[in-house]
Amino acid sequence: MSKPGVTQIISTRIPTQYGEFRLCYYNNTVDRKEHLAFVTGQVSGAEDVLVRIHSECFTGDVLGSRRCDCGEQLDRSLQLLARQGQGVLVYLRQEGRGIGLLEKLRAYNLQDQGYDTVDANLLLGHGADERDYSLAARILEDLGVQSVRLLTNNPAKIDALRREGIRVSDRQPLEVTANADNHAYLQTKMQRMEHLLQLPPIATITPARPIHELEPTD
Ligand SMILES: Nc1nc2c(ncn2[C@@H]2O[C@H](COP(=O)(O)OP(=O)(O)OP(=O)(O)O)[C@@H](O)[C@H]2O)c(=O)[nH]1
Ligand SMILES: [Zn+2]
Repeated sequence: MSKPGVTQIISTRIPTQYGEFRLCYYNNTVDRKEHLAFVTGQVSGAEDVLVRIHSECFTGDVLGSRRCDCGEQLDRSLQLLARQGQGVLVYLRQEGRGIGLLEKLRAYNLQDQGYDTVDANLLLGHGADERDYSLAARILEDLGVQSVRLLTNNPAKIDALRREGIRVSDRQPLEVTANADNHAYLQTKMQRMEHLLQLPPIATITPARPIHELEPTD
């Protein structure tokens, strides 16, 4: 079987609160999804480029859901890349660890019945994690990145990229804030998915107060 291929269709300037990025839109030979690279600084030919491979999470990235750490990780990554003045965020459309939004929402309902994030996926007939990083690797190659410092807490992601021929020179942790809504989710990632996280005990976390209970500011 031939290697999956990607073609950059367009690159456009996107100023953000952290600095200026270029959004690169890719077509590929595997699926019809809009995989993207968000690039700052000069990365072509560069070694040890700070890279975040982010998997789409509509609920976390767009709605700011506190069930997971995705929104915070996305924000923090952009901040770190901009501060570095050089880096790439590859945005892969692998919603719900590859099972899609509809199935992820079903998995959330199972989690509300007491199943953890892994068992919920299995109960729905999916793998615990169905993601594939071959297109991310091809995008990094297309951008001319020579080696990467990967922003992740997930060692499986490093292994997957290395199997795709990407030189990962280092891992940079992406610290997240534990809250009452994501604590069990983060704990499962540590215990069942080998994520490298440090979690405070649940007893030390104060539950968030609903916004309507907060004091008015004026
Ligand atoms: N199936 C499923 N997917 C989820 C759930 N919560 C978040 N996701 C998806 O998980 C993906 C993010 O992956 P994570 O496992 O949180 O983290 P990671 O990308 O492997 O690791 P990091 O690089 O450390 O962030 C996104 O595609 C989310 O949509 C869940 O409960 N069930
Ligand atoms: Zn998420």
